Amino acid sequence: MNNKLMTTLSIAGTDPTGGAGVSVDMKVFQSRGVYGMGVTTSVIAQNTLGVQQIHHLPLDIIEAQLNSVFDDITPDAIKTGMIATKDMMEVVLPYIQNGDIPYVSDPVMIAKSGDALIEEETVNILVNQLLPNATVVTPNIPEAERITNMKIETLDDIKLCGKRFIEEIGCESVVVKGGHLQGDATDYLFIKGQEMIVLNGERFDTEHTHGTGCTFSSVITSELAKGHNIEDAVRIAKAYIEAAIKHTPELGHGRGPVNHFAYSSNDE
Ligand SMILES: Nc1ncnc2c1ncn2[C@@H]1O[C@H](COP(=O)(O)OP(=O)(O)OP(=O)(O)O)[C@@H](O)[C@H]1O
Ligand SMILES: Cc1ncc(COP(=O)(O)O)c(N)n1
Repeated sequence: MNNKLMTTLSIAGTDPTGGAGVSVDMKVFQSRGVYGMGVTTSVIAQNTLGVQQIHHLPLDIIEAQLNSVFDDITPDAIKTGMIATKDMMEVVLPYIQNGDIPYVSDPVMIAKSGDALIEEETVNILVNQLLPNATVVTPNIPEAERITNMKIETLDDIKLCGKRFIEEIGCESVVVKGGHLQGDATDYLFIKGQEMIVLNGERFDTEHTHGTGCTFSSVITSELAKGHNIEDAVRIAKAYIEAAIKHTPELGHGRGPVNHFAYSSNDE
């Protein structure tokens, strides 16, 4: 790849303990050798034990942050995480509608602690407005079920769900993450016009998976910014998250974060 420093932007909520949201995205961007930028949507008092308080930032300061970035340093790839309200999604929409910039959507809905992170009414605008612009969408099983309005229990369900993301919603690709299923941690990648790609992964018997979704989607964003194609970007993300979960730093008194030093292959 080339030597130019590529830039990435995360639009997401915060976690003062650094396990999820904008701060973890910055750690991932740094570890993947891209220049990370972050726009905060909501400030959240949370830790490995759960969510204590949520404060949604006013729309004008979210928009002002977006303008600060886009007026100055155009990102080479963008990701969105927690965007809690319909109005916030409307503010973000024009910035991800630039078809030339790869856009990764991590459709964050409920934290692993069980706390709701977005309002119910956002799902329609997420599905009808944001997701059709997505280069990659990274739902876990409950998110995929909610977005495609179906129950996912079998491999056939996963295939139908993938088809809905691509053909009905209009995403370029989707990774249905199997972290919430039983057995191996297998993810399923669907790219428009291609057969399903199965990404096998070992499941580690650990509770320390806070921020796995944020981490996974940020690696994909970094690799797309560097010019990798979707399949390669997702494969690198899978290897990264596997190492990060395998070597969790065992921090906190609850569901701890993963290890962003663990994946050492920097040569892609
Ligand atoms: N215990 C585990 N062992 C190995 N891999 C795992 C485990 N749990 C999740 N993964 C992997 O981590 C990645 C993220 O999946 P997961 O289903 O945890 O996302 P998520 O629920 O959206 O995360 P978050 O709630 O942090 O946003 C996927 O590649 C998944 O297969
Ligand atoms: C700001 C923010 N974004 C995403 C998550 C989901 O991560 P998890 O489900 O691992 O708690 C979170 N807790 N906080």
